[in-house]
Amino acid sequence: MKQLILDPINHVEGEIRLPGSKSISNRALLLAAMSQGTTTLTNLLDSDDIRHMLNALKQLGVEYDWQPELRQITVVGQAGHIAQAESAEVMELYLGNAGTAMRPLCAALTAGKGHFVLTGEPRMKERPIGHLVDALRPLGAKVEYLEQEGYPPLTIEAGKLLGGSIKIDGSISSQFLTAVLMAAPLCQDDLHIEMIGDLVSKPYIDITIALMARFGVVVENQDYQRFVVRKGQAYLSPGQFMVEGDASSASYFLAAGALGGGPVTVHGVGRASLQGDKYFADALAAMGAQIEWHDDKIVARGAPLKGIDMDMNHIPDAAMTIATTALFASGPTRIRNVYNWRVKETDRLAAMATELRKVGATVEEGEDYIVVTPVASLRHAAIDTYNDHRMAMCFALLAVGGQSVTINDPDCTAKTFPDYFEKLQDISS
Ligand SMILES: O=C(O)C1=C[C@@H](OP(=O)(O)O)[C@@H](O)[C@H](O)C1
Ligand SMILES: C=C(OP(=O)(O)O)C(=O)O
Repeated sequence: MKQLILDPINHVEGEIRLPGSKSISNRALLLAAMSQGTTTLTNLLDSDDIRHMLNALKQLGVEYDWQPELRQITVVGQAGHIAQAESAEVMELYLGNAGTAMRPLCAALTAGKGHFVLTGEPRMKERPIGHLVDALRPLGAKVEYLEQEGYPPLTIEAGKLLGGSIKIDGSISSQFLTAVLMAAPLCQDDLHIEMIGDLVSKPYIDITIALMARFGVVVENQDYQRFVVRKGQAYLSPGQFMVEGDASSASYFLAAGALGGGPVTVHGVGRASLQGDKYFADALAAMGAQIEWHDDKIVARGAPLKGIDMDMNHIPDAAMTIATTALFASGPTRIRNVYNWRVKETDRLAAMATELRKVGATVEEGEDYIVVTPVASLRHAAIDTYNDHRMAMCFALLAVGGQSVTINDPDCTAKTFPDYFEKLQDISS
């Protein structure tokens, strides 16, 4: 196994041009594929999760011209269904561990023609999808489980997608609602969606609705309890669309600015960003960091940090960055309401607790929360990353805080940020 040893970093300062947002890249690709007209996306993320979506679209017959060196793609829209298989053969789509490919494609492929199998990495087979399938079946969707009930791999036989009223459980992942919303224009009738349970990760629904609007489809949002998509709407290409920088990726550099002196400026995410993870900067400010907001950039500077107690359900990905930043704050930090950390790339509550303890922190792991109490002297450890890009990225912050650290399997950052460690090194001295 590859290991990366990070020596203590004295000072961090500089400018970071963020790679494109994963959430926006994969949504925009799928919407462009279902649109009427040709769409050029700029600043598209080039990472494993996006490659899985791109490969799936290619297999489905969607034409595009992808120029990775320019981060630009032109997608020829199919004006409706992306399930247009001519042959009776089953088409298998391998989606790695990309939730933003698996969930939206599962919904979109239920309408149209063809027979599909959706599968992925072993961990993908442990990530629940039952709430989405339960919501789709009353619409006439033919989806079956191939192995474990409620989990991928799945078979889908595309056909007609009715409309009407459905319920969807949003208490584990917002991606299920995102998937149904994006497929809604493929329904024959109005679609009324009622939420069961407390919808988690709400800002991701805002991204979905904003992106659908850019492609010409209006979603009525009644206080995140009910959503309506009226029939007769179809996706229309906006022509050009620029993917903003990834706000979750920004979190590591903002934290680095706070821990390593700064100033660190992240370009591509700011006040005007569509992504809820921009609010990570508020959490960091609550810890004492100096944060400066601009429309499309954020600047972080160091200051003595203190522990916080915060519900982080709205920023589940960036919240991991708070957990390691907390090692350098005075007093404990409590990250609350993050149960679904357990069903992401790994069980992130368990993984975080185990690895933080290795470096000497006192950690309380609850069912849906974690409390990190820093210690006066940390120690070197080899951090297991569990094939979770965010474990690798947030534990690198130990070096910024002045504690050397070894990151096991650093290449797992390829899921969303293949050159993360180079970028961190660029601003370190
Ligand atoms: O819709 C999205 O783009 C995402 C939603 C979130 O998942 P949950 O809704 O499962 O929390 C987030 O963790 C994931 O990285 C991306
Ligand atoms: C949870 C994540 O990914 P996914 O889109 O696969 O759910 C993540 O990137 O932290």
